[in-house]
Amino acid sequence: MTENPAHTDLWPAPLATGAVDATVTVPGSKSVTNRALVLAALASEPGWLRRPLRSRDTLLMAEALRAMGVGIEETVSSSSGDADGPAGSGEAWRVIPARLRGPATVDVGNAGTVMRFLPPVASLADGPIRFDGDPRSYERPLHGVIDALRALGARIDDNERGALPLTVHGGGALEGGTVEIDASSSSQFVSALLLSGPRFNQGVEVRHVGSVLPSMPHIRMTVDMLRQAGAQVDTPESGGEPNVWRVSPSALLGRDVVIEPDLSNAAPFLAAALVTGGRVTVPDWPERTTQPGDALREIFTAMGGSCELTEAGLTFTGTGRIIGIDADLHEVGELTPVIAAVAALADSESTLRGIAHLRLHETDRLAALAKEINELGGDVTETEDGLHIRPRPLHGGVFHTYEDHRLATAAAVIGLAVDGVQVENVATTAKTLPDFPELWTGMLGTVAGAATAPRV
Ligand SMILES: O=C(O)C1=C[C@@H](OP(=O)(O)O)[C@@H](O)[C@H](O)C1
Ligand SMILES: C=C(OP(=O)(O)O)C(=O)O
Repeated sequence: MTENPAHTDLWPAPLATGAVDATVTVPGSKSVTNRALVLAALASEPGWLRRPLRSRDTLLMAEALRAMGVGIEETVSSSSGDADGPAGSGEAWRVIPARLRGPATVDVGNAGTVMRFLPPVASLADGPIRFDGDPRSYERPLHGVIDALRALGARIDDNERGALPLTVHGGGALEGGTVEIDASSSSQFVSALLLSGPRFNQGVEVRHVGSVLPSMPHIRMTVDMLRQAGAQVDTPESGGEPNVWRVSPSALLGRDVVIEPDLSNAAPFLAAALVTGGRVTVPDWPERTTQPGDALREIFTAMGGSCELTEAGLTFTGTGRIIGIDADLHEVGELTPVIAAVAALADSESTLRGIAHLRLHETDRLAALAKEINELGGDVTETEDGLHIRPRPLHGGVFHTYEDHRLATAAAVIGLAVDGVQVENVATTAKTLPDFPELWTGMLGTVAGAATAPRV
């Protein structure tokens, strides 16, 4: 099982000495890749993922599906394609569904998508599937998925915490039906049940009964991708009851899916344009998307930049001025760390609301952001459901990242403007963006007179 080593590696965050002017090709979306893998594994015929994200979270998902019997072949196709291959060039994964079986062991790492999306898949397997992961995965909420699966007919051995590690004793099929859940701690509970829903005997009707529901765009992403795979899904938006989703039992199609760039991982690069008063273009930015990262266009525009979507992609331009914001981020919580970093460099205060559930992400993101920005001289306080950020002149120092990829990219953004920021364990970005340091220095290579903060 994955260890939690003590991380002492320090990465000197490069200081920008001028305005960035760069084009950054951002790798595929974690959320789209992992949904596409699950749907392809549950389909009744082989399918393709093109330009999948290759990162810790997606490799864990692929490995887990393989352990349950699914074939996943990694290929690099030529631009013309071939008889058995997908059209177009680049990396592609061929997914060959098979009868799901145990015994098998799944390492979820600290991937919310793996720990939540796969127990419903395991309930369809023949035999026991054991789930384990990083120490932090034991603390992340999973009860919504476990309780719901039990109510739908699954047999699960867990522990008194209702969390990992656990074993799903798959019986080869699941009855399914109607279930109530409280998904206020994670939208992934809803997505998890919907994704496997077509394969339950009666399909599934998920009724969210909690107070709030975070990350709605991610639920829309689940619904969209299910429909594209041939499933029938009724939603509140399609005339159904509020907070109720229904998936009818059906076969799923094997598809040829092109994975969009990860727009949440575009955040630090767009932030670089804002912070340095420069310009960054992200190619292949989709015209229409369910990804929450699309909201960056509006959020960063409100913070002082402007953007334009053209054939070349999304070009974001900063003016050199950064304005604080008062924003409810409950729909787009995963953008918070980079937005908080930009807010710490602004010329006015910011309040970020609606994100209490971030305390249960890769780390307690509200506590970590407040502590680390304050240790550089900042003035950030935690509120009941977010952060209040008063910009102060910051100084260099070590920015701890708590094995959280988004803490590391947030630190790099601050390091653009503050000399001597050292990012602990920048390699933690491998969760969703293994090439981050290279992409970052590549982007800065186009800054006139780019400097690197000295190693202390
Ligand atoms: O379904 C998904 O792919 C995700 C949903 C969100 O989870 P929460 O609703 O738990 O915040 C998001 O933060 C996470 O990064 C990815
Ligand atoms: C919350 C996140 O990840 P996970 O999929 O592990 O929940 C994230 O990527 O910001």
